[in-house]
Amino acid sequence: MGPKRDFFISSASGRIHNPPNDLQRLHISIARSAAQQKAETTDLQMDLEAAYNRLVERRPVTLEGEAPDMALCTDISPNFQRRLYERWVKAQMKLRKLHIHLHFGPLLPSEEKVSKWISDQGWRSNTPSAAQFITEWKPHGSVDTALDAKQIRRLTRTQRWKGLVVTEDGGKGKGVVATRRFLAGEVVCDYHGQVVTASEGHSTRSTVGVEDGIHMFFFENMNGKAMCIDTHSPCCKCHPGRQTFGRLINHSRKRCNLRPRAYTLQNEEDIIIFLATKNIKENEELLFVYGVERRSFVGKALDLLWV
Ligand SMILES: C[S@@+](CC[C@H](N)C(=O)[O-])C[C@H]1O[C@@H](n2cnc3c(N)ncnc32)[C@H](O)[C@@H]1O
Repeated sequence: MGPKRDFFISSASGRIHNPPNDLQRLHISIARSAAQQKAETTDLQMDLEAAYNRLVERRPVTLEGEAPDMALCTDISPNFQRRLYERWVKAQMKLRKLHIHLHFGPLLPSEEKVSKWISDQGWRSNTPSAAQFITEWKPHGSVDTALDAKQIRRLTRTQRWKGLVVTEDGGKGKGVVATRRFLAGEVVCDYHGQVVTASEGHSTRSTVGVEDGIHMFFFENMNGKAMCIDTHSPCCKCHPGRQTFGRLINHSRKRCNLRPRAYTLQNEEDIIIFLATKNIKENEELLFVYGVERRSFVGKALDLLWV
């Protein structure tokens, strides 16, 4: 009689198969040990999670709190003491970076300002690096939060937008160029001028020449009303002697890097804010699509022959 052969039945089909060979056995045992390992890792993670929860109950993660010492971490879990400490420190670092972000608002601050502000906080350890904060900086929160921010409101009043310069070239007249990098989503500047109704805007436009370019921004505000920002005068009444940036931004469909966004402030004032649609490098010209096809903007009704 030959050697007795094992067989097993596939539970799915009920068909009889040959017993597994050595290679198949090896696969089965690897699969089992992987499953076992996964279960052990999950248990471990649950233990770590529970231990961390106990730690933050005893030492909540706060901006000013001292990091837990090893004695406290060991008391909570001798197995995870280092991981508990590292996790706590990382959570506080995240909180501190968020705090810096909220303090400086929706515009990229300078490294010097961040560095000074950080040192004023008096944090003795686990201190964020200003250089790293600037490198990692990204616009934070929703566009509406950014547009509502005090800093943006102040800049729409003062017109002291940073990181921009007015240039002049023969073909398009004046334009605006970035003197620092802007990140996608960042507020770059506004289109500042006298806010009038669209019909007032059209009647003013019919009285001014177009030789120096058209400086009117027609749009629909958040209440659905047709409005216009009239910037036909090079300087506005509230900033005599100062060229504001928005009215000098040129058009490009292919190279556009900004999009205008109409926003109505709580005091019912309408503003147009330009947001970066991509990362903008230093020395890059700021451009947006004037929107010849869009009823919301100036182009359709006006003959922009150069578009
Ligand atoms: C809102 S202004 C922009 C600033 C203008 N370049 C200036 O010097 O005052 C719009 C005018 O700029 C000019 N312009 C803007 N984009 C242009 C482009 N891509 N090519 C040619 N002219 C352009 C047109 O004369 C247009 O009417």
